[in-house]
Amino acid sequence: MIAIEHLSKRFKTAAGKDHLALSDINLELQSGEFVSIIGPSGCGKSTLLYMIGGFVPASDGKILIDGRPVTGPGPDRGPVFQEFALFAWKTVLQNIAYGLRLQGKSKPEAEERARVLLRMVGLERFANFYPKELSGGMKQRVAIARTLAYNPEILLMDEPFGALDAHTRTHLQRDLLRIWEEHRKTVLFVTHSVEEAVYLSDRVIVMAAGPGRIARIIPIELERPRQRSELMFDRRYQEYITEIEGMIDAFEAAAA
Ligand SMILES: Nc1ncnc2c1ncn2[C@@H]1O[C@H](COP(=O)(O)OP(=O)(O)OP(=O)(O)O)[C@@H](O)[C@H]1O
Repeated sequence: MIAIEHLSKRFKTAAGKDHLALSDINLELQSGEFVSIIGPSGCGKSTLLYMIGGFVPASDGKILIDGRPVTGPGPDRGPVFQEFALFAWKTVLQNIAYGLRLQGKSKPEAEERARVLLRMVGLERFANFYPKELSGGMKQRVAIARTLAYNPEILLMDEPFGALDAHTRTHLQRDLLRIWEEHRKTVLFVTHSVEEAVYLSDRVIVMAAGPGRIARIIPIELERPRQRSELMFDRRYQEYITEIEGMIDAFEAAAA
């Protein structure tokens, strides 16, 4: 569904020099796959996600979605980025309905769909709340619901749970898996947490820096549905974590 071929990205630094942020990225994602990207800071994880989103142009190579080159953002790709910029002056329901109204849905239609999404993320009681009345985890749920509302095929998630406390994070991971299992979106998920990547993913992409590149792709062959509490006692789960942590440490040491 997503094919990335010989993709690279150069930025100009403040000093006017060329900085190769991503070098020769090649990757294929199947429809409905859950893939995480992990790697040291600065290896280009966010840049890769923004490029797939169509927000950042490629320097070389191409990204194809169902065979069509990405030339800009589109409704087939739903971004869920860290800074969950909700409209402060709109209620939760209005925040979710907003994009649907822009797409030409009538107000009752948009609100009905927004209510379905609110139920999906467990926030139906908060429809009339304003963002400032919500916790960080609740805001992130609204951000996810807002993106799901227009039904993109692909979810691009850049450390969506990075700012949350451990307890809320565990809840959101579980909810995201439940939603993914029901709707089978293709998910590309950037994280700094190896445990999170292994728990959620079909494959984990380990990137290295200097220049940013794909170092390893690791299929996670743990049965689904997965229960975090059971995985804790699963030897293979622990082995995946140890293996990936070891790789990241080695890449960081090599880059230092
Ligand atoms: N707009 C930009 N202009 C110049 N350089 C940039 C720009 N965006 C990213 N970079 C550089 O590209 C490299 C990759 O950045 P990116 O944010 O994609 O890394 P990352 O792996 O997501 O990092 P982190 O884990 O810290 O979020 C970094 O060296 C960064 O400084």
